[in-house]
Amino acid sequence: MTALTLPAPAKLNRMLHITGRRDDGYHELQTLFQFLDHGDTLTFQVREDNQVTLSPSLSGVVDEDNLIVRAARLLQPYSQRPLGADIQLQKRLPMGGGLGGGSSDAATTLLALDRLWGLELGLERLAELGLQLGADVPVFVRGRAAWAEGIGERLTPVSLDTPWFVVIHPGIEVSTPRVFGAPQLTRNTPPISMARALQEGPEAWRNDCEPVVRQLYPEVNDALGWLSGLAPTLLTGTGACVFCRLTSEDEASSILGRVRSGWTAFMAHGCNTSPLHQALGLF
Ligand SMILES: C[C@](O)(CO)[C@H](O)COP(=O)(O)OP(=O)(O)OC[C@H]1O[C@@H](n2ccc(N)nc2=O)[C@H](O)[C@@H]1O
Ligand SMILES: Nc1ncnc2c1ncn2[C@@H]1O[C@H](COP(=O)(O)OP(=O)(O)OP(=O)(O)O)[C@@H](O)[C@H]1O
Repeated sequence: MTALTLPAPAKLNRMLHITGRRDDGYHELQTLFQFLDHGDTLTFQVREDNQVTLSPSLSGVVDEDNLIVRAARLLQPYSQRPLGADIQLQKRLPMGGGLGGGSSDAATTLLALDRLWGLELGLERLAELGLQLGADVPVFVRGRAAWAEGIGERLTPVSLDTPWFVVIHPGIEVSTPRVFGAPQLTRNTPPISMARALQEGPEAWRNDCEPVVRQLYPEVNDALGWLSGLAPTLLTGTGACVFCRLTSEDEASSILGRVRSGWTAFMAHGCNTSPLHQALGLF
């Protein structure tokens, strides 16, 4: 096998609590991750030299800083021979959207090149390596909806309700470091057990980043206000995307049809197994 085309799905944070701050400035979280059947698509062709090319490049991101190229570079030392890849990216997920697009692209690259280069490092090792690229990379490598603790890398697989979602991107990019750096951010939510979070269920779930993001980004505040008038709505990650949960596909399409011009939106189904792992036949 010398070529592969694979999905890089979005994630949602179905709830997110911030329970502390570590000495290195990273925040301790408790969050529930779930995948969506919507995301980017990547195509990989093996090269017999050590070049890694990406097309098209992302505007505002130098290729060598792109998480896709960084993921490929991270794996190269594990191959006995010089190997590279030509990688095509079909970007659908908004950047700085809280949907984990960059992290998901990185995870797809790790799994694809592990297979194409015959490395057989295994999901555990790949998740460990991926953590160097971002806090959200391990869950995309593991491929199971999960309860996450630590900075998001301590994962316990869970099975969540799988409703339809409408996701709105209010047209701006939220800076994750700006949100985590805000003095007024809640950082002291008492930790709860996974069992309690699951028992409380979607009606009780909230995102501790939401009040700060509403203050700093009025566009996100507007999108939350509009969508929550129609269905139960939350922020994902540090935003900018907001999502609502619906019981039927018809309800989702009806809301999608009413989304304000200037915002982009899509509907998708929640998945407890990543579409990437389904495509690779891993579970
Ligand atoms: C908030 C979440 O979206 C939840 O899924 C993620 O944990 C964010 O993950 P990410 O975008 O992959 O974030 P990273 O690239 O690792 O970190 C970006 C910046 O956000 C802050 N950051 C991130 C994650 C975390 N647990 N604590 C933090 O304080 C740090 O300032 C870090 O420099
Ligand atoms: N392949 C990539 N796709 C998207 N962004 C990338 C990529 N590589 C590097 N980046 C950089 O990462 C930043 C965050 O992008 P990303 O789409 O992952 O944000 P996000 O959805 O908010 O992630 P999270 O939910 O993990 O906070 C971008 O602004 C961009 O500078």
